[in-house]
Amino acid sequence: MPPRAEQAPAPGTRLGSHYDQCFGCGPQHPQGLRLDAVAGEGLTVDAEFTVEAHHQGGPGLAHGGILTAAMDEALGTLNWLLHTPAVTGRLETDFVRPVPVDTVLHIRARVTGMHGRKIYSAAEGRIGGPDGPLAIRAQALFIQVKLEHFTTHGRPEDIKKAMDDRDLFERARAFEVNP
Ligand SMILES: CCCCCCCC(=O)SCCNC(=O)CCNC(=O)[C@H](O)C(C)(C)COP(=O)(O)OP(=O)(O)OC[C@H]1O[C@@H](n2cnc3c(N)ncnc32)[C@H](O)[C@@H]1OP(=O)(O)O
Repeated sequence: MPPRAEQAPAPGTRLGSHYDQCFGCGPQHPQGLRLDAVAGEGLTVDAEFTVEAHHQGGPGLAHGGILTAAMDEALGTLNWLLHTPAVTGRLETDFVRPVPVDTVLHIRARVTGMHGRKIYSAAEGRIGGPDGPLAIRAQALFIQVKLEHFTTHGRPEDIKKAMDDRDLFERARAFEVNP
């Protein structure tokens, strides 16, 4: 197990959005998930995602891919506890029970191990409360990358816009760990 980074936000700290256009957590994204995550004890994060009508797959039910995206985002916030940029290399999900529209999915994510650049993590999503019935389980492998991963591969105008926006640095966690 890796240590909790010295610079990691203290337990109870609301992590906020790292990028306002992020589909997972960005407040400016019109159809995004607006995931709200809070640093937990050790290498854990608690997050909430409210399923809205535009997240439907079947009538009145969350789309499985949307739920997977919420798990991906929650697992990604663990990067702040390790204080290292990392991207999803592999993500496996088990859908245990359907999640209706208007439901809050309570996600608890944790780091389970590290080997070289590989960060292993897992998460559970529950409905009806943080200790409610299990709806989705996920296991992930994140791979540590350098910040150049983003600046090399991202669409240039978006990278430039993000890097030129000093305000983004101040109000968001952009480039503190992951852009
Ligand atoms: C809060 C922050 C927001 C985060 C939330 C959202 C997170 C995301 O969705 S990120 C976006 C989706 N992910 C991506 O776009 C990543 C795309 N993939 C890549 O860029 C590359 O494949 C990348 C960086 C993951 C790995 O490439 P590279 O740096 O060349 O690593 P590479 O040397 O091949 O592999 C490193 C190790 O990881 C292992 N590995 C890499 N990919 C995988 C995989 N898919 N499955 C299993 N093992 C893998 C390799 O076997 C190797 O292991 P070892 O060190 O034991 O030999």
